[in-house]
Amino acid sequence: MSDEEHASAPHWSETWRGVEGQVPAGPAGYGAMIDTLRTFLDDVAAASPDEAIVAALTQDMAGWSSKLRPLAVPEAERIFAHRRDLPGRGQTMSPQLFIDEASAESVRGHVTFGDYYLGGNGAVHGGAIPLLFDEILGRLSNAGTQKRSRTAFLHVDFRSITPIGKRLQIRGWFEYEEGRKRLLKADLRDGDTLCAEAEGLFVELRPGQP
Ligand SMILES: CCCCCCCCCC(=O)SCCNC(=O)CCNC(=O)[C@H](O)C(C)(C)COP(=O)(O)OP(=O)(O)OC[C@H]1O[C@@H](n2cnc3c(N)ncnc32)[C@H](O)[C@@H]1OP(=O)(O)O
Repeated sequence: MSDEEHASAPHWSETWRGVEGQVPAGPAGYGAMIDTLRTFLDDVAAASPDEAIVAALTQDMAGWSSKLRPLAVPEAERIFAHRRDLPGRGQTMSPQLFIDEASAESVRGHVTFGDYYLGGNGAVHGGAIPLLFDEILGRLSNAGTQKRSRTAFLHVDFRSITPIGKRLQIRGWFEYEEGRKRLLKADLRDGDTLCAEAEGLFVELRPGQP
């Protein structure tokens, strides 16, 4: 970034918390609803319900879908995944990421994968971990700059199993920038144990690129 671009760019913290007026406020309680949905998904994954519970739950869920479907809005007006002021951005696709410290160059946070993310034998599913890395590095790549980037590649090394239900530490940082290319790295640890690490190339979008 040039000095001029630096000067006009929003402060990095706004990338994590959201710029006032750019984050959809949404109705009161939206974050609590998403937290409840996360807990619900963990409970669904962990439970072995009987036939009556399955039937009742199916009916209840179908009822809520019927209420929500007529309320669908275009992407730009959606609240889901747009609440950057909330840990987890008000979405349930990737685990809830809590940011403990962040700058324009690096970020540190913590995360707990619930039962919903179980792969097998107490380990997180191998597809959920790149999702988390893409989330943290994608946001860091765009921190402090108005020029959006997209992931060109994301290489993940699984070094040891990532446990379900434990608070884990995650870090991300810039390695270098070269023209439109930004190379970033991240790691995920359970205390002293390295669970996984990632290297991602993010390419700054040209005007008109989706
Ligand atoms: C509040 C919101 C928070 C969101 C958080 C989550 C963030 C999630 C971010 C994402 O996941 S984005 C979704 C997943 N990614 C995509 O869908 C991207 C799909 N691919 C593309 O759109 C284009 O391929 C891309 C913009 C990445 C690059 O295409 P371009 O045509 O703009 O780039 P170009 O081909 O000109 O390459 C530019 C440079 O990058 C290099 N490059 C591009 N792709 C590469 C690759 N895959 N591997 C290595 N190098 C690559 C390329 O060689 C070249 O290097 P040099 O300048 O040195 O010649």
